[in-house]
Amino acid sequence: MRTILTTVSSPGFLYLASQSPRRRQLLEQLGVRHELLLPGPDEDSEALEAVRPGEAPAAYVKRVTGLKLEAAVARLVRRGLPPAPVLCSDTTVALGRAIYGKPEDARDAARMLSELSGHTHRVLTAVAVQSGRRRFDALSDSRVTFAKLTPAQIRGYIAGGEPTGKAGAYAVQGTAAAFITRIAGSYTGIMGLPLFETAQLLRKVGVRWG
Ligand SMILES: Cc1cn([C@H]2C[C@H](O)[C@@H](COP(=O)(O)OP(=O)(O)OP(=O)(O)O)O2)c(=O)[nH]c1=O
Repeated sequence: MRTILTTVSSPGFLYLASQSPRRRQLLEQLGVRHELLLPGPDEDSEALEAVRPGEAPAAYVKRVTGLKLEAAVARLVRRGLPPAPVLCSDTTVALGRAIYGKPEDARDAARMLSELSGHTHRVLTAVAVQSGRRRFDALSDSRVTFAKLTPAQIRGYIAGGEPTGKAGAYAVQGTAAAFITRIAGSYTGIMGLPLFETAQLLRKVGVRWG
């Protein structure tokens, strides 16, 4: 607790309420010091991500990010941790109004990749930060174009394990780069934490870094 106490008092500290290794990596890329604020065994964080029938992708990703943030702030209070800004994010892939979250299994990943194959889809990442009663959020909306994928390519990609834990069953930062013909928007937003928008939010709540 002493370590946290000394760090939270400095303005360059926040809680990252995410179990995504990519989000941690991206926050470290900015040089922002943080502690993880992860759900306990009593919290069903996956339940927050249920899609409402007919919900538009942008509305979905903003709503889920808000739910994640509310749960994280309650967690902070419940655990009696020293106050500091809390950052959450959610990434979803959309083709038209179809929403692609993290694949359930290899079959689900194959379905997603075959549907995304040869098309341009959106990657939407919402990010939100709360400090005391102040809350700010932002949305990153990018487009990613896949080359046409053969069933063998899809099988090979899935066998490599990359789709696990990734919205849309792919990782722009991984070997999927070999079949991404074009991106428009935010590379870091596609990966899971749009760093331009995140930096803007952190400045709004007085978090400084570097
Ligand atoms: C599209 C894409 C997603 N992703 C990842 C980022 C996220 O970790 C994941 C989207 O799932 P999310 O539900 O947004 O996040 P998460 O469950 O991994 O973590 P948490 O909810 O605790 O914050 O997909 C990539 O790593 N690369 C990509 O190219």
